[in-house]
Amino acid sequence: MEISQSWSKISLDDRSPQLNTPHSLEISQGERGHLLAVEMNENGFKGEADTKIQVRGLNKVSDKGDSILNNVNVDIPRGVIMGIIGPSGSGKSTFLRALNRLWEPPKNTVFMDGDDICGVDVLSLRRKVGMLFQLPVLFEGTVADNIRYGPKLKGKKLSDNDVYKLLTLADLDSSFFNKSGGELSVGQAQRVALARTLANEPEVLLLDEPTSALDPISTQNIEDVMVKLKKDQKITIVIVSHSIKQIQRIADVVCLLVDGDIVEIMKPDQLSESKHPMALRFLQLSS
Ligand SMILES: Nc1ncnc2c1ncn2[C@@H]1O[C@H](COP(=O)(O)OP(=O)(O)OP(=O)(O)O)[C@@H](O)[C@H]1O
Repeated sequence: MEISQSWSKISLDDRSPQLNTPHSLEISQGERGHLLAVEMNENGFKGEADTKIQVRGLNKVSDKGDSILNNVNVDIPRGVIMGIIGPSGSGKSTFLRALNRLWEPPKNTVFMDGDDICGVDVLSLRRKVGMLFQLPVLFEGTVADNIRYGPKLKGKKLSDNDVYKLLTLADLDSSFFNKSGGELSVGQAQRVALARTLANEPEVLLLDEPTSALDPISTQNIEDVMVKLKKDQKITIVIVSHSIKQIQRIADVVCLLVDGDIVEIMKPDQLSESKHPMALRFLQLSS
């Protein structure tokens, strides 16, 4: 396997160990036209980031024949937060949902750790690739029942201590253990939904506007948890957000989707340098 170094090739064996922890990300066009996130360490050494999810030639056409996703090619690096932004209707949710087969992508278009996700049992895929939506939906029963749900399906009973640990991971204290969904604010319910997802020990989290229904403090809680999960658990996170500011606060790399096309992938602090006219218009309208 080869990675690029200043666009010449070096072998993976030459990789500095520090490269496993990206210090910064750069974006480049790969040989087959796909966009690559490239790591750079403090010595300026470049290499293609370790990829968690590869998307190759992903198309989606509506029942009426309209193109929703148009030959999407992107590498999602392992252990980073990738933000997906774009105008309403540009295909962000559709893209996100393909990654855990909430719709069935064509074979050989979405790969996780190099394997076609269509060849993986769909329930085990969804355990590895958890998803949170704009509005959390909790099951009947207590918060603890909700958190225990996923492992129970696999025949594993989480101890009280396991549940407390998951509550802590989602920034909830132990007083929530026996509460029912109806007693929670939307922000608290979103964190319970997160704890329930984390109980499945996911490797990837897909977040579809997870804070758009939340107040600023709940939003900050969720953002803090995301950054902590990336740092401590090395979880790869893909977040769709309408908030450019949110993406700039938490994402390592941002992907701009316009009319089903990925038109830019860049570091969030480079967004204002985008050359794409639609991108600039979108950015102006969003700020
Ligand atoms: N199952 C479907 N059948 C037909 N059209 C669909 C389907 N799912 C999505 N679409 C259409 O595809 C386009 C992209 O939708 P999608 O929800 O992915 O966009 P989005 O960028 O997430 O939008 P928003 O920011 O408003 O949530 C829209 O025009 C939508 O109407």
